[in-house]
Amino acid sequence: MEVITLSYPNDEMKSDLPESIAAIGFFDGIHRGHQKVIRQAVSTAQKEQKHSVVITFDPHPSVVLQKPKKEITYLTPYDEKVQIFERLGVDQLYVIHFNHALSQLSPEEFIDLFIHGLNIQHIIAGFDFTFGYKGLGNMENIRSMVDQNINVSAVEKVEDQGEKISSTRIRHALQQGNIDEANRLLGYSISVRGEVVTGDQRGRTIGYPTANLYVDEPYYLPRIGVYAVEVDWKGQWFQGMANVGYNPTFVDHLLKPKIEVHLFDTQQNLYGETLRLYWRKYIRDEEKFDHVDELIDKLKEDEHVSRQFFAKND
Ligand SMILES: Cc1cc2nc3c(=O)[nH]c(=O)nc-3n(C[C@H](O)[C@H](O)[C@H](O)COP(=O)(O)O)c2cc1C
Ligand SMILES: Nc1ncnc2c1ncn2[C@@H]1O[C@H](COP(=O)(O)OP(=O)(O)OP(=O)(O)O)[C@@H](O)[C@H]1O
Repeated sequence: MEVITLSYPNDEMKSDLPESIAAIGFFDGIHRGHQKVIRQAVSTAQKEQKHSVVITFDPHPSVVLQKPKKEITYLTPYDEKVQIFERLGVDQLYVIHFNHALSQLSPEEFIDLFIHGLNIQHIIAGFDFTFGYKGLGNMENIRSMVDQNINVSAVEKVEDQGEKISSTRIRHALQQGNIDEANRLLGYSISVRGEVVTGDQRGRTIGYPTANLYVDEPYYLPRIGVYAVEVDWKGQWFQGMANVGYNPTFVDHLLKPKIEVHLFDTQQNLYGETLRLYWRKYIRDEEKFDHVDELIDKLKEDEHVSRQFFAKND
C-alpha cells in the first residue's frame, strides 16, 4: 500500500492518477462500521479492476475546530491505522492534512480537489458522512456536486445491540473499563504498542517487577486502573497484569498516565524491547495506599483475580 500525504493549499495533484474507488472518513478505530465501508471499496475495486483508495485526515478535525484545544488521542493512532488499512487490502492511502484552510473549503471545492483531483470514479462512505465547511456536504447533496460519471454509494448503518457503532461509543466503553464491549464493536482486540523503558526500579523491591511501557503514539487509553493483560513479544505470548495510572502511592504529580506491566511466570528481561499489550479485563481502579504493604497485598489479590480470569478464558 502506498501512502501519500496531501496538504491544502500547498500540494498539486498528479495528473496521471489511476481510476480509483475511494472509501472516505476519519476512521478512528477502524471499527466494524468502518470496516464495512473500506471492504466495500476494496471489493468493488477488485471487481472493476481499479485501484482501491482510502481518503482520510490527520490530525482529527477537532484539533483545528475545537476551542479550547485539548490534547487529542486516538483508538488507532496514525501508524496503527496505516497497518490496518494495509491488512484490509487497500492499494493506496491518501492522508489529507487537516488544517484551518482545509476546514474552510466548501463541499464543492473539496470534491473538486480531492475527488476529481484524485481521479476517484466511485465514492463509498457511511450513511452519515459529512464534509466541507461546517460539514455542509453529505451523502445526498454530494450527488449534485460530482461529475456525472462518478458513482456514490452510502453504506447503511452498522449497529450493535440496536445502536450505531461509532468511535465515540468505543471510547465510552473503554472509559468504563468495558474491554469486551470495545472489542466487540471494533471486531478485533484493542492493544497498544510500546517500548520497555526503565522505571523507578521500585517494582522489584515490592516483589512485582514491572516493565514500563513507553508508547510514542497518542493512544486513547482505557480507564485508569488495573487490568489482566496479554503481551505479544515477537510472537511469544505472556499473561500478566498492568496498571495504567499515576502511581499515587509513590508519586505526587505525574502529568501523563504510565503503563506498567507485570508478567507472570517469566524472568525475561525486556528492557529496550517493543511489545504489544492487549487489555483483556478491567480489574479495579487505581488507589492511593498509606503503606506499601497495603499495595503489596492488593497486588497479590490482583494477581489472583487475573490468573483466575485467564484460567476461565484460556
Ligand atoms: C497490577 C498493578 C497494580 C498497581 N496498582 C497500583 C495502585 O493501586 N496504586 C499505586 O499507587 N500504584 C499501583 N501500581 C504501581 C506501583 O506503584 C508501581 O508498579 C511501583 O511503584 C513500581 O514502579 P516502577 O516500575 O516505576 O519502579 C500498580 C502496578 C501494577 C503492575
Ligand atoms: N456504524 C457505521 N455504519 C456505517 N458507516 C459508518 C458507521 N460508523 C461510521 N461510518 C462511516 O465511516 C466513515 C468514517 O466515519 P467517522 O470517522 O465519522 O466514524 P464514527 O465512528 O461515526 O466516529 P465518531 O464517533 O467520532 O462520530 C464515514 O463515512 C461514516 O459515515
